[in-house]
Parts: sequence; C-alpha cells; structure tokens
Amino acid sequence: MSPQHFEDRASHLPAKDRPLYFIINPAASNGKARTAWDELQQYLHQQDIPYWFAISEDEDNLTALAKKAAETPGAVVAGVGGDGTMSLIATAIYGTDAVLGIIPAGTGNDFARTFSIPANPVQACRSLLDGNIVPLDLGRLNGKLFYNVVGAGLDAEVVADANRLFKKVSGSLGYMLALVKQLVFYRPHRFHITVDGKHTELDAWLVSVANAQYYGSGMRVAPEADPQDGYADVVIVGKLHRLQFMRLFPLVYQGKHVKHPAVQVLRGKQIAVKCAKPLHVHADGELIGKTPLKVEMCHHAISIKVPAAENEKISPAV
Ligand SMILES: Nc1ncnc2c1ncn2[C@@H]1O[C@H](COP(=O)(O)OP(=O)(O)OP(=O)(O)O)[C@@H](O)[C@H]1O
Repeated sequence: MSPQHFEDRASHLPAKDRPLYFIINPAASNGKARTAWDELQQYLHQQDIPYWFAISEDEDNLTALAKKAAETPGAVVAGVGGDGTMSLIATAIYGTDAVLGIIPAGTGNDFARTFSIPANPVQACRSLLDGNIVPLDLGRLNGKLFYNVVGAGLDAEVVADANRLFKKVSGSLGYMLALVKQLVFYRPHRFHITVDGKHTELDAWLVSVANAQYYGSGMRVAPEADPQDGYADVVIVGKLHRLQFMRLFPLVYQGKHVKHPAVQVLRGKQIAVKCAKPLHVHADGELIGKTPLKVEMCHHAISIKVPAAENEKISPAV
C-alpha cells in the first residue's frame, strides 16, 4: 500500500487495528530528521506497512496535524523529531485515545532514553510496531502540559543564554558556551519549594521537576523518576562551592549526583517553586517564562507505545 498524505485521507482506513501516523519535524536536529524519515520510509515500503504521514510547517501546524491524526479512533501518532516534537504531540493528543509513538530524530532525544527507545529510526520503528501500549503521566506547569522535565536555576539560565547570547552558534556548541558562562558567573539563589504541602527553603543551584529521567542531551537528572507512577521527582541541588558543583556536574550523566549530600530528591504530585529574584523556567527544553512555577501531575494522562522487551514489567494501558 502506498503512503498517503494527511490531507488526502480517504474515508477508508489502513487495514491495521491501530492506524499509524507519522509527523515529521523537518527542522529537528538541524534538518537531520529528514534523513531519518527517508530511511524510515524506505523500510516501511520494503515491509509493506501501511501508514499516513505529514511534514510539519511550524509548531502550530505540528499540533494541528497531531490533533487531526488523533481524530481517528486508536491512532498511533508517531513523531519523527526531538523532544520538542514529541512534547507537542503528547500535549496535542491529551484527552483522546490516540497513542504517542517516538522515532528519535532530534538533537537530544532525552525522553526516549527513559524508555530505552532505540536511537536508530528503523530500529525505533520496529520497536514501535512490536511495542506495548502503556499509560504515561504528563505534568501541568502553570496550566500548560509538559511530558519530560521542567525547572529553574542554572540549567534554565543556560537555555536563556544559549537563546540570547549564543543564538548564532549552531546546536550544542551554543549550549556549551552558555554552560561555561553560567558555571563561572551563576550564584545559588534562595528557593521556596513546596511539595504536596511540605515546605522547604534553601539556597540552591537548580531545582528540576522531572516526569522522566533525562534532559539536556543525556543528563540523567532524576535517575529514579518513573513517568507512570503519578509523581514528579523534584531534584534540588543545594548550596555548594563553585568547585564542588563543577566536580558534581559530570556525575549527572550517570545519575550519580543524587548520592551527594547537597542533593535532595523529593517526590510529589503538586509542586510550587518560588525564588526571591524571578528566574527563567524551562519546560521540555524550551523557556516558558519565569518563576514562580506550579506543577500538577496528571496520572496516566495519555498512552505511549514503548519497546516490548525493555518494559515487560510495565503495566499495560487499560
Ligand atoms: N516545520 C517545523 N515543524 C515543527 N517544528 C519546527 C518546524 N520548524 C522549526 N521548528 C522548531 O523545531 C524545534 C526543534 O524541534 P525538536 O525539539 O523536535 O528537535 P531538536 O531540538 O533537534 O531535538 P531535542 O529537543 O531532542 O534536542 C522546535 O522547537 C520548533 O520550534
């Protein structure tokens, strides 16, 4: 069967129980998502797998395409892109019975790491086709849904600097320069944090509210976070001398930073974070405003298709 564009959708549906829709963000990973899609299309043709697809024009169009695909009962709506792409699809299908699918083709692809979704597009597609449908929590940050990690502190200031000062430097290098700048100049701030009614006040480098485990291209900020348990892990990196912080920093890639006595991990469903000086807030890799931030977790908000072998222990969606 030949693939069809969304706009050409005929009244009949592909003969599969769950129709498969791909939405490709051509800008993801500086345009490399298109190459991933070419490879994937070849595979789909070889296997004679029926599917629908659309290439998004911008963020609003991507959201509209995901909503349109989700109108088909039981649709699997798979993004071909990075975390920004998947976050838009996850929030667009909220309230429908559509299932999120992930073909990692972005720069960081951090959310995919929590579920061990393969980085190769064809392997990711195979595990999408053979995968299990499981429930997924979302969070609501100041009223807007997110699916991965939000927070404030040094990490959000790095994103702000990368967007503002190093915009012309491409991709990861801009973030590296911004990180170096913040490692030299950032000072811990006084945070007021409330987790399910329990109040904490302390000086901290950053506060992350995590549904899943990874952000920032492979940093395992919340190694115990489970995006199916209804809770967010609140990771607080408390006051440390600059050199101590720099020594701690590399440990985040293995998630070992949480063992440091200056790092606390709280868990809750309703989280509020205030700071005397308003700081930038990031959500799923984008800046969305400034503190205060308020998060409310939405348990089993949507469904996601994940590789079967890695997630046998995870309960299927009902
Ligand atoms: N045609 C388009 N459709 C959708 N989004 C687009 C488009 N053109 C530009 N964008 C922008 O692409 C950005 C990047 O997308 P995405 O986050 O999926 O990729 P990435 O940044 O390479 O990966 P990651 O977030 O995993 O590091 C989005 O923030 C969005 O604003």
